[in-house]
Amino acid sequence: MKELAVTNLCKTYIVNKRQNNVLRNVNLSIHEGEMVAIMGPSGSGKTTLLYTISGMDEASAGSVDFFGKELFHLKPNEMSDLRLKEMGFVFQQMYMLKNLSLYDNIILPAYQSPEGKSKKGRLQIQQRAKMLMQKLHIADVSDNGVNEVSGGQLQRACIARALINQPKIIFADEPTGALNKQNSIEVMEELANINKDGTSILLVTHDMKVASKCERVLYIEDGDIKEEIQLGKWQTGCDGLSRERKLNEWLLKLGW
Ligand SMILES: Nc1ncnc2c1ncn2[C@@H]1O[C@H](COP(=O)(O)OP(=O)(O)OP(=O)(O)O)[C@@H](O)[C@H]1O
Repeated sequence: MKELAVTNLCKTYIVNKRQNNVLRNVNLSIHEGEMVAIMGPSGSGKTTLLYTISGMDEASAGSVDFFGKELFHLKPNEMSDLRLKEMGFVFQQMYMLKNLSLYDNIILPAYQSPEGKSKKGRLQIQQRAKMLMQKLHIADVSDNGVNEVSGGQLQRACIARALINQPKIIFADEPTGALNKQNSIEVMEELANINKDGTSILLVTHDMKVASKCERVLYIEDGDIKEEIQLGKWQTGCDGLSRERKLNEWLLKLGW
């Protein structure tokens, strides 16, 4: 089975001639179809890890085998191609274009891919966008502008946009960080559904409720993965409270 395998990943920032070793020989793997959360104290390197694994930020050392491709050996155009087609991104600061409708924001990444160059391809993209908007319950606001929808609707549009090119994996940084409790629950349910359909998900969160929906949780501290816990696949109707309790006990032991 293919996987995303990270080996001895290091990231060092140098600010004012001072070296900050933010990631120190991180090793981890995400299997195809897995949904994994990264938790850890503030400043432990969670976001840096997500950015470095996804090639958005340059690593100082180490390697990332992206489902069979050595990420850091790719040429810049191969890297941007791979990121466009095989990775989806959901961030807390939702990078949506304010002068476009939700629908146009969603189809934009696909129109930039080779599929978007032909009329037939564009039709397929439009169909996929409509299907995704229906699935994520935002079809009725598809023509609204980014400022004319709720935070939850906007975040679901971000998820639709991340999915438009049918990526292998979604990287999500605090996907529910800006949402209220109800919207947060809904967005997590959507992510769990997407994962059920086969897309791998790697997300960073401070929220135990969010992490408890994941199959596995990694704990990062001082730039290294210290521990991990297996919670098993989330299923509708499974005992959410007992998963949360298990996660809570584990985090308390780790001094979180
Ligand atoms: N672009 C940058 N330049 C210099 N230092 C940086 C940069 N980005 C992050 N850092 C430093 O790297 C360390 C890890 O930051 P990172 O954002 O990865 O942590 P985090 O675990 O995601 O934190 P939080 O939970 O607070 O979001 C911090 O000490 C931060 O100051």
